[in-house]
Amino acid sequence: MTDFTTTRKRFHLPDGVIYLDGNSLGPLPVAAAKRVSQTLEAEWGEMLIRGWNAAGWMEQPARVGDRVGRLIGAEPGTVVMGDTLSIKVYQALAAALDLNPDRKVVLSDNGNFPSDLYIAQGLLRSRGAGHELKVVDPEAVEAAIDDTVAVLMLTEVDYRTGRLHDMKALTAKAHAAGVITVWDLAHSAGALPVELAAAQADFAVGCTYKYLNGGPGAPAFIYVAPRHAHTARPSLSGWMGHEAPFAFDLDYRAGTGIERMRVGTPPVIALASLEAALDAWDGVDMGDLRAASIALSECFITEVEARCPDLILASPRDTNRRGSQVSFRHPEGYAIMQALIARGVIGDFRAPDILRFGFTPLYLTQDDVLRAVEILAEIMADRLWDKEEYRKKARVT
Ligand SMILES: Cc1ncc(COP(=O)(O)O)c(C=O)c1O
Ligand SMILES: Nc1ccccc1C(=O)C[C@H](N)C(=O)O
Repeated sequence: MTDFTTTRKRFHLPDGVIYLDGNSLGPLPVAAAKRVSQTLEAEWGEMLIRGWNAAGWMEQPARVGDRVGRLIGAEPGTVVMGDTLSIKVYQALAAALDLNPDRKVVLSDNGNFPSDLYIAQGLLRSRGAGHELKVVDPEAVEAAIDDTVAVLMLTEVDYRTGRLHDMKALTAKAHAAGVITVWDLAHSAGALPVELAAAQADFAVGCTYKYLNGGPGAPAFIYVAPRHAHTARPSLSGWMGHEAPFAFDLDYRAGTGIERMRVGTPPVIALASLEAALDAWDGVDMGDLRAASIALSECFITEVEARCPDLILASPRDTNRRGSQVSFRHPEGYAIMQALIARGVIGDFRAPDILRFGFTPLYLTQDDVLRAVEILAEIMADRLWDKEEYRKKARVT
């Protein structure tokens, strides 16, 4: 049984704050600060360029990738770190399209994060005439999978509502129609059990600054199923993905397996922070994590619905259809969130009317949730949000 009182001690949480936004940016793991300063001083400072070998910087993207891989049900040696998620989406989608060269349609849904859709639009434009991004309602995805589709590109958990796609069923349906799948796990990795290998997913990508607590701008990951790893063609064919980067050949030859999805120099300092953050996951059973996440989310929904009748649940009520976040709608959602933040309860707002709350058992307790609802109920009952300063839309995140 995972001991979440121990994991909580691994995080720095500012006094007086109840943090319900770990689904956007995880808090600082205490060990990360030490690890980063060690990387700066003992490694960069003392080793200088020798650090690439002596400190293992060169293997870091694969080493850290394997640790992320355990949390998303990936086979060892199938995940590599680097770049931002938007770039990893590009790489995965381009490689997936190349595996299905006779088809030109990418299917996605309007619950996807816009960056994924923008990346697809840009990529398809460069692929020339006939290529099309087809965007349907999340509920219509299954029926839209047919043999005209080259790639099904979905974010498993909807960033606004927390709605969870059935990865296994949709992947099976896609494969039956000859469609390659790309799954974005930004709101899944570290949020709930993911079984990439068992679902037979083809490609997956995700970020590490949310539930994995790697820090702002922490590097993203990419997964390629072993059956594609030696044939997938890297579209961003940088030297670190070359078979022999230090041979300095003039022609590109893809590296072995997942290594080919590396692009350029790894972000060593950011990876050090992430590596320390991943220590918090050692010994965490993903089934226990899911149970704790559901308990926190259900407690929140029950209490909010009982005490704040003006807030309308925007997330699926069925826990099996939800990730690890809960959203409520209110026309004054922005001002309400500002009032909450002013009282130390940090969640976030997504236009036009969504109040979004993330549940992260590694450092969040039921007492935190009850206290957060207490404060929210006071704000709603006394209309404490109805102030000029809370209505001014100054906050960008
Ligand atoms: C599902 C999803 N995809 C893509 C992104 C963009 O990632 P990045 O800004 O790291 O490229 C985000 C969050 O920012 C996201 O939630
Ligand atoms: N990377 C960021 C940088 C700045 C502000 C927010 C983000 C987010 O990650 C937003 C997130 N993807 C979301 O689901 O809203």
